[in-house]
Amino acid sequence: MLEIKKLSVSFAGRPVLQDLDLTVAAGKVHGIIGLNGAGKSTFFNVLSSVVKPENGEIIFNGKPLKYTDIAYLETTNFFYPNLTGREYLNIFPKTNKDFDLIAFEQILQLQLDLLIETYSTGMKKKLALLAMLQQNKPVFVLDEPFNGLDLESNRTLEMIVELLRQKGKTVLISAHILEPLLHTCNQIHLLQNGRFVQTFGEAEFPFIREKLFAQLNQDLQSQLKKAL
Ligand SMILES: Nc1ncnc2c1ncn2[C@@H]1O[C@H](COP(=O)(O)OP(=O)(O)OP(=O)(O)O)[C@@H](O)[C@H]1O
Repeated sequence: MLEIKKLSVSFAGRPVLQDLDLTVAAGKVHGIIGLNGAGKSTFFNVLSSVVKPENGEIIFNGKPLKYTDIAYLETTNFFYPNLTGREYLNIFPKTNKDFDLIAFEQILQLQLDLLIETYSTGMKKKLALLAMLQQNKPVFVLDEPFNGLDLESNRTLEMIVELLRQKGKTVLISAHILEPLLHTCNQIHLLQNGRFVQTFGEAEFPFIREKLFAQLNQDLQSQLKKAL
């Protein structure tokens, strides 16, 4: 069980997360959705100890969550200049004994001996993903992992997430498009006004679009009609 209790974060006095609570099952895949600026990355940054919250606690399987429990794929990764993909991977511990880099080089079509500065956005994303997968962690946090990936890599990532779940990992993923979340998640949680306001289980996935957009569609259509 991953329990997040009364989590609050502000930037320059402006609250972003406010007394946020979320309890989710370990060993499952959880989608996090919310509008731009809702606080998804901030929430992930707190889980990964990149941002310190003003208040709150995070308990994983009965103990405070440690940053070493988490493998974190950030929205935008930092890469040192003049490194090849392989040199970048060597920075990270290889604690996942099952991880087969040669197989992944082929699967993801990644040329690890080229300088990272020659990589496309999607190639950089794949490289950061490999750095994460080579580590044996109980919790995987993926912030917009599908951004920048081609259709085939999107499908590959969906399959990777499913395999992580089968290995008993707890996975949290954010995305701006629902489709990949519907394929990978056991639950989807909606972040709004600094809190989680709604959770959708798999049985509700076929209706999630209608539920999320019912009000928005009406408001937006009338606004757009006036504006265009
Ligand atoms: N380091 C920071 N300093 C100041 N404000 C910040 C900082 N990080 C985030 N914010 C603000 O916190 C709010 C939430 O940002 P966050 O990036 O967490 O949202 P998000 O839901 O991930 O957005 P998006 O969907 O656009 O990626 C935004 O208003 C953002 O401007």
